[in-house]
Amino acid sequence: MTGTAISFEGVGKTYPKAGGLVTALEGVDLSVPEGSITGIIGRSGAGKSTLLRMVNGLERPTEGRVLVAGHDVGRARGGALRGIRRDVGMIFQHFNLLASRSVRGNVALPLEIAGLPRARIRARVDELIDQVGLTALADRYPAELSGGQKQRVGIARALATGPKVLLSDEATSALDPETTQTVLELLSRINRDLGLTVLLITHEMAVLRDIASHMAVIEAGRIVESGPTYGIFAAPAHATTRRFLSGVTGTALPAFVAARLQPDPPGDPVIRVTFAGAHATDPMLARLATDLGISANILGGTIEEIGARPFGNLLISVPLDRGAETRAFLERHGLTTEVLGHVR
Ligand SMILES: Nc1ncnc2c1ncn2[C@@H]1O[C@H](COP(=O)(O)OP(=O)(O)OP(=O)(O)O)[C@@H](O)[C@H]1O
Repeated sequence: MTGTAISFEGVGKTYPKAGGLVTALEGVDLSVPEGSITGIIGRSGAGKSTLLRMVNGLERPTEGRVLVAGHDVGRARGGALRGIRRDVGMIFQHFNLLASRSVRGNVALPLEIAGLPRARIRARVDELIDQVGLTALADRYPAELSGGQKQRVGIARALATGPKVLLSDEATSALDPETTQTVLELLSRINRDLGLTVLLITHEMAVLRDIASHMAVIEAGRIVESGPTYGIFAAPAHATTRRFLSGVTGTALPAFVAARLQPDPPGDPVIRVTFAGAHATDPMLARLATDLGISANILGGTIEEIGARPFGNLLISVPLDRGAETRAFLERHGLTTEVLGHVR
């Protein structure tokens, strides 16, 4: 990664509403590194679509500016705006394919609009369809395709003009988990092979875990946390990020523990231990037992991979009088700990 593909600088957006204004975005500063897969996560209405649509000029900021490869999108008009749009492809949750056109016809559309000669369109379309693995289905119509196949057509169409940036608006939200994986793998491959920057919006942390090198969390129109995905998963700073994470990283307490959790002693402390970086695979619980003679109860946990690096979360409880010692020992060995409460 060498530079910045997209930057949002003090971006604000208000929409007129009966009797006033609704603020969709406020003070957004965010850099999307060139060649990254950057994901923006937020709840419904947080402002994700508004932010994404500013990158190809479908929305204009009411404050600040959005730069794509150094060009101010909000100020671009006519030919300059068309140029930016050729550099920015987009895929959609509901695919947005033309039902009356075959796979080939859908992929050809942006090239026809760009005025390419017929023979060149034909060759380019074949190449794109091959790239997304749909050669055998090139003459089918959208109604004859599965959701995953439709999204592949959407991806081929978005790549037609050779963009530098691909925007993804909840591209896997309408797909089942297995199909989601195959589409995410395709996006990763395109990012790698073509060096394309991908900016995606999602409400699922699992999507970020699986493919995003960088991420940002948006809430009520503001970015509350951003940075490399691994670092945020390992040490989320904002409560909203933690809430999103609890569903995917085994940080959610099992119901039987949550129901008994008290904020204060006398119960035993429930400790969340996060294993990341160099220490992710260290056998620390075994060492806790052998070195300090403390046996921890395991209440839950997961170990997974984020950006090909191991990452784990373990929920344990230890006797009340050994809590501080346990945390100090684990932290000394490079793990992060947090007391979630106490259980009897
Ligand atoms: N064209 C518009 N006119 C008026 N208000 C709008 C418009 N588009 C979005 N908004 C408002 O701006 C806020 C942010 O909406 P936005 O669609 O960007 O959020 P989102 O995070 O993408 O949500 P979702 O996941 O539901 O699509 C919301 O309060 C929404 O109602």
